[in-house]
Amino acid sequence: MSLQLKSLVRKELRARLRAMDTATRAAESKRIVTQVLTQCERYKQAKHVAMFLSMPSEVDTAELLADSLKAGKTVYVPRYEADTMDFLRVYSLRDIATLPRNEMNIAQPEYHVSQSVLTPEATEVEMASPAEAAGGASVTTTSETTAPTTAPTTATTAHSNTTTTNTTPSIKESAETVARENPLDNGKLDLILVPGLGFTAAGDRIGRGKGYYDKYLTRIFTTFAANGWTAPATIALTFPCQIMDSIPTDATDVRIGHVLF
Ligand SMILES: Nc1nc2c(c(=O)[nH]1)N(C=O)[C@@H](CNc1ccc(C(=O)N[C@@H](CCC(=O)O)C(=O)O)cc1)CN2
Ligand SMILES: Nc1ncnc2c1ncn2[C@@H]1O[C@H](COP(=O)(O)OP(=O)(O)OP(=O)(O)O)[C@@H](O)[C@H]1O
Repeated sequence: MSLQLKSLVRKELRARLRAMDTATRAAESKRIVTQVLTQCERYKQAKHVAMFLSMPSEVDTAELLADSLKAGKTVYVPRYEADTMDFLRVYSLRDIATLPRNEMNIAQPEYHVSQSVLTPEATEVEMASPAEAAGGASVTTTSETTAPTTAPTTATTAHSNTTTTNTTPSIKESAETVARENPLDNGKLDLILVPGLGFTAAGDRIGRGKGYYDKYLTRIFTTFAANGWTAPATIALTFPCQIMDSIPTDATDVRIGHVLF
């Protein structure tokens, strides 16, 4: 029942997104991102932020990626495959710009990364826009991030690379690689910026129908609670046309803390 209703709602929301012209999308994106940068205390105070590499139909996160890295925040971006999603640390705009793309042209980090990505030179040179890496519009950026002070030398837990079954990451653990940090292992996550197809102002959310975010948020909250770590805040970034009066939800849908539009 709810399944059919959800697919109708997704169809309507996709149509609304398609109806937005490029200029409006860019202007709205800019307005929403400026709100985050200037008015959102949770963002400003966050030291460890998970965010998505935006697709063209989403609020463009390029400037947020650049701002966070420049400010020295730890930034994680999603990697999904089969039925699971993880967030893995990215170390610089260059790192982001050189991420491999999956079959849907979405840039995604591997669980392991070449040591060279963490060297000071690799994090300081002038870099391509993260929006280009994500397939979205380009934004001009200047300087970036710092290398992690304590990069792990091995994959430390089961979260790091054993949760999926179908794809073998092409970069594997070796003397030349390190595991990208994973907040499920280190408990360092203050804020998750969440994409979606539609939201209510109260935080109900509908996504693209794979349950990736619902499952990930559930995993995060469960794991953080079990370890006594403080749960991250969740903020959705969305265009006004994606806001609905109500959204069909079920027991596994996770409500988002704040919806910014
Ligand atoms: N920017 C961004 N990154 C993100 C998400 C997102 O919503 N936004 N995701 C949020 O979840 C994950 C990817 N979500 C996906 C959700 C659905 C399908 C999907 O429907 N795949 C179809 C093929 C559809 C097509 O070709 O158009 C399939 O597998 O059958 C793929 C990815 C992780 N990364
Ligand atoms: N926490 C969970 N544990 C197990 N299965 C889940 C969980 N959350 C969602 N699912 C399953 O995933 C599928 C898709 O869920 P739903 O339609 O809510 O996705 P969505 O919110 O649109 O997608 P997404 O979160 O990827 O953006 C459903 O079959 C749902 O039962």
